[in-house]
Amino acid sequence: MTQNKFFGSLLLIAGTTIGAGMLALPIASAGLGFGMSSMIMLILWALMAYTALLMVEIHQFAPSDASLNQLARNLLGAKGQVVASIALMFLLYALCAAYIAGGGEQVHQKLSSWLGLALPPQAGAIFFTLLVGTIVGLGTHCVDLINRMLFSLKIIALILMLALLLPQVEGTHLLELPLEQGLIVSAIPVIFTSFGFHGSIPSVVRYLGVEVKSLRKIMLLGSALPLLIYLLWQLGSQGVLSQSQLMTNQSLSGFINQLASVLHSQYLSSAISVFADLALATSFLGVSLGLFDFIAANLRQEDNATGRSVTAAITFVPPLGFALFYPQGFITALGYAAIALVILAIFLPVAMVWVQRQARDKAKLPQGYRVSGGKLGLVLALLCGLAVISAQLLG
Ligand SMILES: N[C@@H](Cc1ccccc1)C(=O)O
Repeated sequence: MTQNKFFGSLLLIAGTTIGAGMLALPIASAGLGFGMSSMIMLILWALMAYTALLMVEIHQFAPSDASLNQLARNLLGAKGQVVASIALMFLLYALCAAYIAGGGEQVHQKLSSWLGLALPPQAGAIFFTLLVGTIVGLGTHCVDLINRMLFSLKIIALILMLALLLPQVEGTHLLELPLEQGLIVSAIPVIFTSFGFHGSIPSVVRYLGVEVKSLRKIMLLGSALPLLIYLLWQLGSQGVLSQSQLMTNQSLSGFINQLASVLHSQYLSSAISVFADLALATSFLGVSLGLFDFIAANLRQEDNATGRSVTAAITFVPPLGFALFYPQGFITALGYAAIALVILAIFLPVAMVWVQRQARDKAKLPQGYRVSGGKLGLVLALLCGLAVISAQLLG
């Protein structure tokens, strides 16, 4: 394996993780204070890194091109495969709904100010969906090309934004304590979703081959890099705005405008806005392409103009419908995505590892790589997953 492939896989994991969910972090954790929100982020990162390692443990005994569906079928049977498919579809739909709502807000604001017209908020969502829908409809090659370009720009905007934001941090804001305990519960699902990337693990295994040692390193480093960037982003945004200022916003554009208004730099405000647009665009392109391919494969649509149009309609109309009814549904949809993500990234890996370990022990086959923590670790992960789902349903 070359250094290059290792680095590419690392970027693939970190790049999937760092998406539009990052924008939601300061809004969702408003009122918690920097200390408390950092603690929750650390715990949820550890949970996600642990289950990513479980996936490596599962992949080590499968062909390198195994998909999540195939693994679930082999270890859990047809029922496991159905659960995996439904959870994946729900996750992708919920994420698309969030990205259209968030992107719609941003596009609406820009269109209104450029044209000098008072457009309805729904216009932004429709415009954003048509744009991305056309690119995805044209094919993977087109998405790949545009995504690569936007992704590089996103990294530049991210570095610029953090470099300009961090010197403006005021220590006093960072020491604020949680305003209300109840806020912790509602923050958990959105923070959890922002650490999600598990759909990309099979692609990395296919790319690298079953190289357990490198895969372990990639899972740990690839998820730790987003943790570091999220901590810096929270440090910047929570160190510039007070908890009560943050609490007044539940919408993405409201938060970005407020951040811009207290900062004394036009460059910084532009960097934040450009980063937000790019994060929304790259996340939406990646996730909607995944959903498009999933639907095309499952409905056996033909790969011609009619087939692709039908697939595009099934992909984009439901999440657009959500965004039209809830133009400010960015945070809400990310919270619901957490439910499906718990199933995909916690319940399924735990169940598959459980079955695989028992079967190998019974047949006296070599253990291979086993994630430390034993049964206790698996049970703890399961309980954390239940806690995230309960937080979303009760919060
Ligand atoms: N972490 C991604 C969301 C995501 C979850 C699960 C899988 C893929 C992507 C974001 O912040 O936008």
